[in-house]
Amino acid sequence: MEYAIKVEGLTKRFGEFVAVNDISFSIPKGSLFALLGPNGSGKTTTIKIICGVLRATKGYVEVLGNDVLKYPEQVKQNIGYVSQKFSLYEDLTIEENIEFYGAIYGLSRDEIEEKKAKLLKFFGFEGREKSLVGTLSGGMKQKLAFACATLHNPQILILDEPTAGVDPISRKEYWEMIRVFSQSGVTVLVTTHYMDEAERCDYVAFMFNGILKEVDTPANVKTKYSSHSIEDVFVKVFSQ
Ligand SMILES: Nc1ncnc2c1ncn2[C@@H]1O[C@H](COP(=O)(O)OP(=O)(O)OP(=O)(O)O)[C@@H](O)[C@H]1O
Repeated sequence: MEYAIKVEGLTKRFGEFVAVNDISFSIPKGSLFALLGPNGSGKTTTIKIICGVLRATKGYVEVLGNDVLKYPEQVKQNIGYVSQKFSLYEDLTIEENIEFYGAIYGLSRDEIEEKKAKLLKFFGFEGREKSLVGTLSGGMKQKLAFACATLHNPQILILDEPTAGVDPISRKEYWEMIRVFSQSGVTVLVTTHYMDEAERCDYVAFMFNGILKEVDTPANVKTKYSSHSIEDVFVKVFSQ
């Protein structure tokens, strides 16, 4: 099996505190992988190290065959990362935000125009191009952040709690978009506290206090914990 992301013996300490404690897992190319766990379990820290924006204390991370420590720029070019604090410019319009991020990713004027037209259509922003981002709903902002993170055609998408605080309809639409990217061969790593979302993924990983407790397909973890839902597995894993 080919892997998009390999994490081996990853540890991250902040002073004496161990946020990520010797974790290992691999994400097959083209799969949809959910990283689950209570607040503070180390998910965002792990993601930041994979994206090359935070340095590990110990361990090895490989993204599409590149060691993150040695080749951070190649890694960043291949990842679309929507962090919990993805910065959209509230006093710019939807299309100005897309143009801004297109320029940041080094796209030419023509490439930006072509990509912008596609993204506005795909993410349902047609007719709203000139709306100021500050006037958008939370769900629309999340979609725009998603759109901006795909401008450079990354092979990997990393979405950190993309649907937190978003209404059920926008959440459903957001997941339909994730599906489209996933089905086109993009590898997706997502964190979420919504267990129905985890249920849709190819793999689920459970993290607690910096330790990786389980990684498997939803079907296999449900069998292992004699559960009918990932929500039930979650409760069992974290009450052990
Ligand atoms: N820069 C930092 N300095 C010190 N401690 C940190 C730092 N960043 C994260 N931590 C701590 O590391 C732990 C893991 O945090 P992290 O953000 O990775 O958790 P998480 O699983 O993503 O949580 P959430 O679901 O709330 O986003 C937390 O206890 C957090 O306070």
